[in-house]
This record gives sequence, structure tokens and C-alpha cells, in this order.
Amino acid sequence: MPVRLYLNSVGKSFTMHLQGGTVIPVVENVEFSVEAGECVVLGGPSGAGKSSILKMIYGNYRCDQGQILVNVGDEIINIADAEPRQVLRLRENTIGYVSQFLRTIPRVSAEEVVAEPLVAQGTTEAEGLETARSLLSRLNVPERLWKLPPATFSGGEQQRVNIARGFIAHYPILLLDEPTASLDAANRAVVVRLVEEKKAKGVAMVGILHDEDVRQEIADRIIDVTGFSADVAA
Ligand SMILES: Nc1ncnc2c1ncn2[C@@H]1O[C@H](COP(=O)(O)OP(=O)(O)OP(=O)(O)O)[C@@H](O)[C@H]1O
Repeated sequence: MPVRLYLNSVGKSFTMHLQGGTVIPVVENVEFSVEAGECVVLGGPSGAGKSSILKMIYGNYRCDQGQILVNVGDEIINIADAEPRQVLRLRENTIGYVSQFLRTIPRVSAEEVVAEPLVAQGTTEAEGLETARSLLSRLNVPERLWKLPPATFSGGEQQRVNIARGFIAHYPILLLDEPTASLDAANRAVVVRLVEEKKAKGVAMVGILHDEDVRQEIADRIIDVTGFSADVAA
């Protein structure tokens, strides 16, 4: 299977400018690749750097060292030195992010919120909404809510709207940031199936999943981030 994502000697530290420039080293020499159709789960204790690695891949955090290479058609792009405009383009067509938290936009209905990334990729509005409704239904979001803005939804309902939004579009690379946290068993099982469907389509995934059962079901490989610890004492 072709490699879709390759992290080469990636390192990250935070400089706390308001605390006299204290430097907090997080990870160094992070090295792994993810193939099409594979789900790699980042493991290790709290504070080991799992979220930081995911955020660097998504271009939210700059990495200080190394390369984060993604395959885009015939091109290889290094996210570590990509321009912000290039990062935004990657987020439209190449890298998706499924997280627990929904940023609600006032007056936009749940089905439109979900359909938006697919419509942005060129699908018609009608088809986007139809796919959105089918995902909302699979994730057990009650039909009476589909035309309402999610701002007033319960925490769990908002989370499921966000999961539907994260899975709807076609990205060759998908980042999973605790997508099953606080879901009930039925909806966890739906997420597991959605991940399996993405694998079958050749999507390369990197995830943070604390739920042991879900991890067992979807992880093809677990990478312990502790091995990349940049602890100054080490
Ligand atoms: N924006 C930031 N500014 C300063 N320090 C940060 C920032 N983000 C993360 N860190 C620090 O980097 C280290 C790794 O954090 P990170 O969130 O990546 O760990 P994690 O393995 O995902 O932890 P958890 O499982 O608890 O979410 C922590 O010591 C954290 O305090």
C-alpha cells in the first residue's frame, strides 16, 4: 500500500514567552509513516505529546524540526514548512480532522453544518444534505433536530454532529482526536464502522483513542509516543 503520510525526525518544544522564555520540550525524532487504508493510534501517558503530534500534522502547531510529508496526487508537500494558504488547501481536500468539539455557527442547521465539507469539495448541495442526513441518522441524532442549529443541542448530540461532519468528506488522510470519548456503546460502534469504511476506501488515519475496546477494534498499529519523549532530563 502506498505511504500517504511520513513524519521524519519531527521535534517540538514550546517557548513560554510570558514565563521568561522557559522552553518546554515535548517530542523529538518522531518518525513513522502511515499507509493508505491503515489506522495508526498514538499511545502513551497524558502529556506524552499525542495531541501535539496530531496538531502538527494538521498544521495547527508548527514543528521545530523535521518534516511532515503528505502525498497529494503526484506531489509531496511538507506541512512543516507549508505556507498558511497551502495548509488551508490541504484541509479542504487532503487532511480531515475529527474531534470531539463542535464550533457551532449561529443559524446554520445541523444538516448544513455536516454537509459543508462535502459541498466544499464539489458535491451538490442536495447530495451533500442527503449524505449528511444519512450520517446523522446512523449516529442517532433525532430527525427533529436536523434542521435546527446545533448551538442548543446536548453535549452528546453536538459531538455526534461533529463526528458526522468529520467523516462526511473524502480525505486521503484523516486525523481522529478522541472521536469516541463520552459516546454510548451504540454510537461507539457506529464510529468503529465509519472508520472501517474509510479504511476500505484507502484512507490513512492517525488517531488518539483512549477507549481500549475501540482501539483494539480499529488500530492496525499503536505507536507509543513516550519513545519520542524530549524530556530534558533524558
Ligand atoms: N500550546 C501549548 N503551550 C504550551 N505547552 C503546551 C501546549 N500544548 C501542549 N503543551 C505541553 O506539551 C506537552 C504534551 O501535551 P499534549 O497535549 O501533546 O499531550 P497528550 O499526550 O496529548 O496528553 P493527553 O493524553 O493528556 O491529552 C504537555 O506537557 C503540555 O503541557
